[in-house]
Amino acid sequence: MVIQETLRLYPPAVFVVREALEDIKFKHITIPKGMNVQVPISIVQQDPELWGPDAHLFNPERFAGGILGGAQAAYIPFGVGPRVCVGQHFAMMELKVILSLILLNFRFSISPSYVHSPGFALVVQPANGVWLLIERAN
Ligand code: HEM
Repeated sequence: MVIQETLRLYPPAVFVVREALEDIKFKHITIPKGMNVQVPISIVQQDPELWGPDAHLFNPERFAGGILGGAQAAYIPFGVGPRVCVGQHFAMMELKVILSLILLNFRFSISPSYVHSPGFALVVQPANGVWLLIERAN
């Protein structure tokens, strides 16, 4: 739940990109064949209409019912459809292993010098780094 909520608020990939293979009419918008459509993952995953008024808050409990208990199609950190990330299950396993090892061996907290500033580059990354205070757990 903590990993899912982190991937919701800070999805590493900025966009899911698709090319229109034919002219498409979507509500009042016409998308011509050949146009690239970029779906901004962060924005979809923080839309209060889809996620509720606390959309901007870190609340892992929103995934208590699993991913499908959340806002379903609006949760796309690994993309969606036939070209969804092929590494998603591997990535989730890596994240669980790494997080477990860190939590087993260290206690950590945010340093007073940390400034929260997610930056949009090729991937979403902390613009000022992540400053932590780390102690050995035993
Ligand atoms: C937290 C880690 C990761 C995130 C957030 C992530 C996210 C994404 C996203 C958003 C896409 C585009 C999906 C779409 O267009 O619908 C993608 C595609 C892809 N990812 Fe990942 N990914 C991660 C880790 C990995 C890992 C560990 C691997 C390989 C071991 C991997 C391999 C790929 C490949 C090959 C594609 C292209 C799939 C295709 O076009 O058919 N990813 N990923």
